[in-house]
Amino acid sequence: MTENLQLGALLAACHWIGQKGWSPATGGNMSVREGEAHCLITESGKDKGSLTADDFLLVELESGLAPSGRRPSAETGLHTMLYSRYPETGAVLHTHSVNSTVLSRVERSGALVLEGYEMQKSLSGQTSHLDQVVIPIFDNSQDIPALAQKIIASAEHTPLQYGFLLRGHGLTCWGRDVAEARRHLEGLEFLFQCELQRRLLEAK
Ligand SMILES: CSC[C@@H](O)[C@@H](O)C(=O)COP(=O)(O)O
Ligand SMILES: [Zn+2]
Repeated sequence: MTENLQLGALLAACHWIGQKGWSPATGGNMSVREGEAHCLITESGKDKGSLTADDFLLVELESGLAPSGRRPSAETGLHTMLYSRYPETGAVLHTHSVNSTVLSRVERSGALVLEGYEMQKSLSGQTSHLDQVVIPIFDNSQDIPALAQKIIASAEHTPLQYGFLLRGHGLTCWGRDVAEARRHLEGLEFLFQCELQRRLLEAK
């Protein structure tokens, strides 16, 4: 296998995520596409803020298994679903920030609607604060294949863009490459913090 040129950028992103406090304990998982049929994903149970290249496992998109026999992330099925269904997806970042964990519980509906923020333009294709950015929220589940099916079904009527939230759990976001996924993560986290603070201040 030739070296994946995105792996260095992904490692740097993981260290940055760790410093931000968005993957406490062993929370979070990160991956990068490896051709049409594979991805490189974090091994389960690692501290994502101090990973090395050896902590990434090659996984088949179809089976979700690592030929090495090592155990990939418990949430591998969500990453493989995104790579398989959306060929333009090049990198996926899943984090457990306090803001994404809390906001996904405070918002009881099936989606967080962001509008009125200039920083919406940090998300590819967004050109105005007047537009709405819809981030779907799914109830958390330990049954990852069932959760992946629910997300696929929901995407039929609400197209997936940038990311989705798992209630009380965290954010999964992506991009065409690591740089774009990282920008989406930083932009969404900023917007989540604004939205949480706005709701707190405006609560009667
Ligand atoms: C701190 S445990 C959290 C896990 O259950 C899971 O949600 C997670 O993000 C990390 O799991 P992992 O198997 O290391 O990828
Ligand atoms: Zn998680």
